[in-house]
Amino acid sequence: RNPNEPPLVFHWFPFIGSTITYGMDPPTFFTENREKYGDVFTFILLGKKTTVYVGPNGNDFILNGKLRDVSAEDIYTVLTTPVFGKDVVYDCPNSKLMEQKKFMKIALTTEAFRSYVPIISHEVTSYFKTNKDFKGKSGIVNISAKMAEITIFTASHALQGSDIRGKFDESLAALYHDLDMGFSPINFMLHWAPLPWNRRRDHAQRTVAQIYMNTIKERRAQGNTAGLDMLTHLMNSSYKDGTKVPDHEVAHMMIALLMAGQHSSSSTSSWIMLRLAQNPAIMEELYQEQIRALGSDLPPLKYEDLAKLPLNQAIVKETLRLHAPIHSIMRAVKQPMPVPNTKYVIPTSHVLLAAPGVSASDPGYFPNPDIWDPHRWDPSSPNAPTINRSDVEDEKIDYGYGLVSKGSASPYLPFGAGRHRCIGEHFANVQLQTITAEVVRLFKFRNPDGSDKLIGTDYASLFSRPLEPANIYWERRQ
Ligand code: HEM
Ligand SMILES: N#Cc1ccc(COc2ccc(/C=C/c3ccc(C(F)(F)[C@](O)(Cn4cnnn4)c4ccc(F)cc4F)nc3)cc2)cc1
Repeated sequence: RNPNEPPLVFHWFPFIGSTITYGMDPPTFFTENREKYGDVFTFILLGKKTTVYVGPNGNDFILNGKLRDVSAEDIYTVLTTPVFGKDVVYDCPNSKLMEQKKFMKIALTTEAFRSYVPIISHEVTSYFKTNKDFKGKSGIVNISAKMAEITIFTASHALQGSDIRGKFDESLAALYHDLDMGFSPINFMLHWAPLPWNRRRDHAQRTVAQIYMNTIKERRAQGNTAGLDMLTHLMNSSYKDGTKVPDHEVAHMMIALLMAGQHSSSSTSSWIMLRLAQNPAIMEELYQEQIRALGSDLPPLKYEDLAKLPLNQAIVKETLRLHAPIHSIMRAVKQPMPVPNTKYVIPTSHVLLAAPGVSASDPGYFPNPDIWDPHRWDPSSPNAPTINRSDVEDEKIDYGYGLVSKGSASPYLPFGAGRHRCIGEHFANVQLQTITAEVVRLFKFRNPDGSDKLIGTDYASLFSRPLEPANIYWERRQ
């Protein structure tokens, strides 16, 4: 064994290596191998040497890696470019991605969120009034399928604009599904394969991009009177070298944002609903919290109300702690990388894998880590996270789209850290908190068998999500 490389996880077959044990349950795979080999170890993922480095030091090493050392686009582009389209996100130099993130972030303002809350509320309440699976006083429903619809309606209407939302009722929904089929980890490896779903993906990408470009032309013809949505902002943005963002890049960024928001939010909102069904008492507390904070007549939700509902906010935070949709963050190694305080030098033949979720379940930081306890985020809670690693204050750096935390002080990074950190965190929180608050007003949930069981996780897709069908019993509040 090469003493300058991390220990290699034992495996029986070349190429397959540890792919199956990792792919079936990544968090267990990380925790078990961390006990055997420590924070840094290498495993074979479909023939590729993949070096995992967990814990805050690992998150720092990988997520704050220098541009000359690590590359996200080298790994992700085969997966994302056929789905999003060319010249955006991972199909361009990182400096261009940083500008694109600046454009996206500028549109995600508090003022925009103020207008989004009533839009999201209305989409949720009208969904539950009209959807065929919510007729009558009570019933059982596969909540994942429902949350996927609610998130696409809320995100497309708020983030993308009401004209795009309107298109989701007819053409876009089916096209979105074909686009989505291309968004699978199999395509990490088989992106080149003329698989049937890859042809449908390519047709859908071209068609959806065209729908966005037609919408851009319509809006220009109307003299750009549209609201505060992302499309308007991107259409009127220019790169720092003075060139206007071409229409096809605007369309492709919109697809990227749609895919990002949809998968992460539909997975997280499904987990929220399943956790509320598992913990009906918490759902009652949320209802009482709203009555106490907003009055028993429960007036229409406003953006400012969200800050008055700390338990409602903690629901999203605690759900993301145990159910982060992105369990593995990957980077290509561009030049040999010495691992500080070890004799390891990671060669360019390896792929780096950061798993921030490992420290989010570490009893050293979160007492009783496997218990879903939103109250642990109350300042006085006995289960409060011992995060205040005051030895490392929360350093921030600006990569061209505003100050972001290096995250080296935090064991809780569901939105990543450093150069590639998420720019959708605040939108996601507004969307998820508003959906949760509205659902709490309408229903009481519990497990169909009244137990406190929780369904397992499906790690086979790109974003971890509940196994299906994930049924819950719902009952309308009178
Ligand atoms: C619960 C919701 C979400 C979670 C947990 C989440 C998580 C993440 C994570 C972990 C990353 C870092 C990826 C990496 O380092 O390779 C990321 C990046 C990103 N996310 Fe999100 N995200 C969420 C919602 C959103 C939404 C709603 C949007 C858009 C409106 C969005 C857009 C992006 C973008 C543009 C990046 C930057 C990628 C890069 O710089 O390479 N995300 N997100
Ligand atoms: N046998 C077997 C077998 C083997 C292995 C496995 C499982 O192995 C793995 C390994 C790695 C991964 C990585 C997830 C991953 C990475 C990048 C992206 C992304 F780029 F797409 C995203 O970050 C997504 N995003 C950001 N914010 N919200 N969404 C994004 C960025 C910007 C953007 F504009 C739009 C975006 F949407 N998405 C997901 C998932 C599964 C299963 C089975």
